[in-house]
Amino acid sequence: VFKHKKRQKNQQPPSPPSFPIIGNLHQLGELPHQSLWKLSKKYGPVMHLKLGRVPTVVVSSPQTAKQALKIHDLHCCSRPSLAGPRELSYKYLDIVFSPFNDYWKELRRMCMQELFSAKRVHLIQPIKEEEVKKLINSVSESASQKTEVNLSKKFLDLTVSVVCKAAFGLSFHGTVLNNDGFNKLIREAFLFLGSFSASDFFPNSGWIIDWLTGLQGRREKSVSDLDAFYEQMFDLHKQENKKGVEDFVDLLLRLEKDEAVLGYGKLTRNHIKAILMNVLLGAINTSAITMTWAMTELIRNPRVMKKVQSEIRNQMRNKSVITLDDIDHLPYLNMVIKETWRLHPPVPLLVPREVMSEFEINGYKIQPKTLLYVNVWAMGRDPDIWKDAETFLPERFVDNNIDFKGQNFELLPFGSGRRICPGMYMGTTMVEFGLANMLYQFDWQLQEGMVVEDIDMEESPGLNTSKKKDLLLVPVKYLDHC
Ligand code: HEM
Repeated sequence: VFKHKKRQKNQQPPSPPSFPIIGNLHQLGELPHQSLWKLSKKYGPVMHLKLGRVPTVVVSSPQTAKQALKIHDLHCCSRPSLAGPRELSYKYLDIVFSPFNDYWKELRRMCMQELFSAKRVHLIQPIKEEEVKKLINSVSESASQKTEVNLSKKFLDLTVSVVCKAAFGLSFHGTVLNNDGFNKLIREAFLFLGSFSASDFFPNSGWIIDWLTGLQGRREKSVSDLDAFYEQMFDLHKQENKKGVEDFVDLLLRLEKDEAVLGYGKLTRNHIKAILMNVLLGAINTSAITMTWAMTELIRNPRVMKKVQSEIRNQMRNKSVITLDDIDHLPYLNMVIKETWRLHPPVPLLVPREVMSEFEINGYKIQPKTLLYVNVWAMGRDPDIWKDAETFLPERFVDNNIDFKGQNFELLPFGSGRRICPGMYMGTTMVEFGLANMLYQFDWQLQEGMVVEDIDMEESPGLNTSKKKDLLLVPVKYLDHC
């Protein structure tokens, strides 16, 4: 028995059968988190795969996620070198894709202090209020005409406007780029962050495939378009005699003048561009996706919709403006958001990590240079963890302290450990504020002739799990009939 145990300890985790050269790449499918979930049911919560030439481990249970992200965090908190991120981050000058090193520690510390702090979230609250007011006005128009609203698009426009005003001090209506041009720029960049590039999995020869398929050319264009955009933003900041709240570009340009800001080096324009990329790509989609899935689940569950609206309306007592303070008194809304993140975590496999030194999970040895994915999407749907796992039931959070802040490993929408999302507070307040206003101001109905069963729940492929088909709902103004 001892001999058997010892042999097991030295084993690598179980693996699905693979092909020569491509390994298990063919098993990822269009939605890798879903394919990997199915494989984990057969091969267990620690699986070993070969993605091309790259050894990969996928963990899919709270207990194995805790071992990776908490107990052995220091062994596996680096990032792999991937082609799309490398170019978009000016060779890893950003926070998301930088390997674990002193530079990353300094940059993250500086950004936590200056960019992602609670103080900054409060400073940008007036921007959120102004943009939400515009959203309410535009939805009110549709309500008076009894026409449907594309909520997927409205939520995206809202987060784009808030993030752009906070980051650049302007929205794009009538300026360098219109909203559509800007959205296209972001969409392309996202595609390259999420796309599987041959050079990532076949380090010696993959670049030829990327070049032949045109991926390399498109990636270069996306990088140079974004670069030109940042340059335009810097020029605008030089020209304008701006008043009001300091935006992120003002702040970073101010820090650029401070020799000692990074401890051992000066912040350059490329550093600033890489940080802006993180803000744009980290903040916009994640919050919009959450609000869209929350409204989708609420329209499918009228009891929950009614209950959360009553909570908000009782708290507001006909006051017109929801404040951040009101949000703190909406526990059921908070549960609705947790339940949305359980079923629809916006980053389903977290951002991939790279193992730096050998460690063990469940007695299996994980080797340096292994790519590590944590399937938080699978954990949210595991019937061994959640009763009636497929049912949207915010009440499951009433009698427990499960939160999403990285300490409860069954619910990890923001990850955990050293790499946990630093924009958690900013993202959460955006989602709470946007949803609370839409639920306070309007009742919501399906389009004429539609029933709940007609609502499409498919996800679209990519780094984020957005809803594939846009959510179209008909608003009815609430305050008109009270
Ligand atoms: C609903 C909103 C959001 C969600 C669900 C989300 C989710 C995540 C996840 C899952 C990670 C990877 C964690 C890991 O590797 O373990 C991450 C990292 C990151 N996020 Fe967010 N995020 C959100 C909002 C934001 C916002 C608003 C910002 C910035 C303004 C932001 C900036 C970042 C950055 C810089 C990282 C990289 C951290 C590092 O590698 O050290 N995120 N986020």
